[in-house]
Amino acid sequence: MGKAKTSKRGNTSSGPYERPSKNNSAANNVFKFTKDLGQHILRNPGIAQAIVEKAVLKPTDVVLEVGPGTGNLTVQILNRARKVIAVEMDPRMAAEVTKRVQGKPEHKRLEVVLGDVIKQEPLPDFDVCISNTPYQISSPLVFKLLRLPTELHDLEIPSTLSVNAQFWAKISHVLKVGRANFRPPPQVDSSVVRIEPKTGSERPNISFEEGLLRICFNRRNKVLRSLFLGNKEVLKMVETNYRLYCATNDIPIDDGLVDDAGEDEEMEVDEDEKDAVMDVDGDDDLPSFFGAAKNPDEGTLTSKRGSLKKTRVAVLVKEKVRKVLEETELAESRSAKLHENDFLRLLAAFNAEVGVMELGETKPDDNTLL
Ligand SMILES: C[S@@+](CC[C@H](N)C(=O)[O-])C[C@H]1O[C@@H](n2cnc3c(N)ncnc32)[C@H](O)[C@@H]1O
Repeated sequence: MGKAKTSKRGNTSSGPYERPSKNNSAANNVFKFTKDLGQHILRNPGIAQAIVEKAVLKPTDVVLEVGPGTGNLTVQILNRARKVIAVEMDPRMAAEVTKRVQGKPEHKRLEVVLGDVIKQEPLPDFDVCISNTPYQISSPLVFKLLRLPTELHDLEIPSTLSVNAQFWAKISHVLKVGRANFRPPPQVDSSVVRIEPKTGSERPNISFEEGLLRICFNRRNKVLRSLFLGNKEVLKMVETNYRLYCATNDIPIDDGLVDDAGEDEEMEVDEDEKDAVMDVDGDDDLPSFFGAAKNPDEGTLTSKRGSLKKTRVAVLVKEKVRKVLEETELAESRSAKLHENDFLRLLAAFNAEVGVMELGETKPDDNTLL
């Protein structure tokens, strides 16, 4: 990947690392941005230009732009592509981007679709997708796009996502964009990445909606033993899946309560596992693992006066999880260091032991996955 040019001190031309201009666009100052919609406007025209240049568009390309906002990327794309279809959820932004090209020849080549891109079924036909994607929809958007047979998607997304997406796509880092280039500035810097869907035999024949990776990357620097065995929520969800698996496959289940004598959770949990238990408390960002519905009434791990009571199924499930981690020899590995083949092995082992894959189906409009 070629290195982007840096602008020299005092040079007023718009290079990619030019300091953001305060009066870059009147449109950027007209209304209050909505945090819930991830409205962080790219205010540096040099960066907008660099992103679009890196997409190496053909003059014949139809570009899908997700969340055009006030149109800072849109106008650059229109300079290089045949047509832009921009899907925008905020009517104020849709009006703003439309206004930006009004009375200009590009007007005819811009189609603004008002609505939630995740709910657009089907998506309009396009060659390339370019998006300064709000964090809230980056996962569902990427996986929605990866279901399509399109050749190339260019997306700006948080870089952690690329770890999940790399199962189904080749991901390359294009550009780092510091938070100061956005208005209002987000809490973290961003990365522009190119996502090219894998095709044919390169593409693994597994569902990408199951939540295994999300468990692993909930705490990417923790060992898997801690993430799976030290996290009651995870165990509970694996158990829910296992129960569903048994029910749908006519496997009898022994639900008797047992004292966990000889299996004192706190004694058994090591430092990593304890950390994970503490991490989980009050964490409302828990993934919907394996696509299973969370049902608090279904909990089988109960704590009374410090002593734990479990059902036999809960104990069995914990043993199964332990077996998976031991057999794959991944118990002491950290997600951040694993290769994608390791995740596939882990997935296969879980599938064989607790039947998660059959139960990994999810609703198409579920935004919370991965
Ligand atoms: C980070 S801003 C990017 C704006 C512009 N592209 C830029 O780079 O300056 C994200 C935009 O996506 C829009 N948006 C948020 N959620 C959306 C959704 N589900 N579907 C379509 N647009 C959405 C927001 O209203 C906002 O305009």
